[in-house]
Amino acid sequence: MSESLFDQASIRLADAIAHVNISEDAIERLKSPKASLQVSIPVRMDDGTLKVFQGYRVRYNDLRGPTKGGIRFHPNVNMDEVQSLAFWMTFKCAAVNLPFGGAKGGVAVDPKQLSKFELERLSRGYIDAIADFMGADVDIPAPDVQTNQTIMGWMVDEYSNIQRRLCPAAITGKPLAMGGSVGRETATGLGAFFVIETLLPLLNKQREQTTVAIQGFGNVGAAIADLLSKAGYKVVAVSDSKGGIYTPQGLDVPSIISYKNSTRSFQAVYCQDSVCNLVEHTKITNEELLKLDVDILIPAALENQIKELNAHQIRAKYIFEIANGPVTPAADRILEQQGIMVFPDILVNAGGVTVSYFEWVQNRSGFYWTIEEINDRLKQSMVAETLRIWKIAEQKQISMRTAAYVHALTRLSEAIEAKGTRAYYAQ
Ligand SMILES: NC(=O)C1=CN([C@@H]2O[C@H](COP(=O)(O)OP(=O)(O)OC[C@H]3O[C@@H](n4cnc5c(N)ncnc54)[C@H](OP(=O)(O)O)[C@@H]3O)[C@@H](O)[C@H]2O)C=CC1
Ligand SMILES: O=C(O)CCC(=O)C(=O)O
Repeated sequence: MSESLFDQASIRLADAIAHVNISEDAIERLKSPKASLQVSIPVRMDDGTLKVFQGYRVRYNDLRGPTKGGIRFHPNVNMDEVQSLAFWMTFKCAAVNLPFGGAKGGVAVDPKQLSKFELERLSRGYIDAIADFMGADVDIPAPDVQTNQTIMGWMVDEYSNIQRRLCPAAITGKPLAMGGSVGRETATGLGAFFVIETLLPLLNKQREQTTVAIQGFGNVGAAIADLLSKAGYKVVAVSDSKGGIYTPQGLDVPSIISYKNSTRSFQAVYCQDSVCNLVEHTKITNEELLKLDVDILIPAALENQIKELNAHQIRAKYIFEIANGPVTPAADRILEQQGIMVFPDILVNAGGVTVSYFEWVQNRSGFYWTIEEINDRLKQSMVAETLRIWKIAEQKQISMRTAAYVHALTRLSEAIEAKGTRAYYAQ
């Protein structure tokens, strides 16, 4: 039988346990989710027919605070994926010391096939179905793959309607006009940028001599491409779900972003006239992008992109995981043997949930921060936690991934021990 995504996620926990002094009780508590919900969401389509979509929400662990994590709209969403993503959120929030546990949600749907009204009805229907499972002190959703500010706006409005009061802190990643935070849309990319910038000198690299390939050109892929190219890194390849482009001289990232935004077509990163005229480039597939000889490879799309099958073909020196779970445990071992360092998702992409935390704090206090305050606090946190994890990796002579899990596990274990087991047993 093939390994599930959750089996793979659990291997990371097992790897870290060997390096932490943690009780058997705590380990047992972390092996399974607190609660999982599967819902059917009936949606009236524009043509009058009724379609029922499957939705999911998993609250993995709330020992450090209310559970937190995004909502994904994608045809491949299923319980195994959502549970794994909720597991990763638990460790991510602990790794960067947020007072949150981990959760994730999703709907099995291709949102590109829905009209705007259908999408709104589905988004509201999802919240209606999970309303008893969430709340500002219970579980706080946010955007993830193929969801965005607009969708979070519909969702928080629906939740507030159900509760008969305004509940801005129940969902983050909202539009500014509904209590959203400045800086949330770019926070995941900016957080990853701070991680890369912190590590670059430790890796003896300089920006101008550092080539980068990025898989995925959505919210976070486009943001990190923009930040890195503006800072002087050479972004040589980008891609979306249909393929990508490559040029060894470096791509003109702002032009690609503006073309893509204006056409709303992912063809934008292909050889369309306005892009081709700016720089000569080669069309490549996503598989080819992963195998490019670059300094930094950034998977910023979906999980399971680098696996046993293609790991030995990776030529990048460093992999910074912005996507959740893009490298499998089997691939990790091959990459390590090849001397390729992997900087893990639970650290690299934690900027998004960090600014979501800032949004939640602002909603609860009713006092709103400036972009400078948001970005300064984000930087402080990302730099400090990156250096702590680097130190653990050096001291224990372990990979950055295992070090990040050790760091998170230590904090989770403290919370578990502080609370006691509260186990229901007869003696
Ligand atoms: N949004 C956030 O704040 C956070 C996101 N993440 C993670 O980052 C990753 C990307 O999320 P986000 O940018 O928000 O999602 P988006 O939906 O905004 O973008 C996803 C991008 O990935 C592309 N893509 C989809 N499938 C493939 C594929 N098979 N090969 C290559 N590219 C593909 C999409 O292409 P196309 O445009 O053609 O659809 C799109 O460009 C996910 O793993 C997510 O969990 C992590 C932390 C926070
Ligand atoms: O902003 C959030 O709360 C969650 C972001 C998220 O889903 C993630 O980090 O994977």
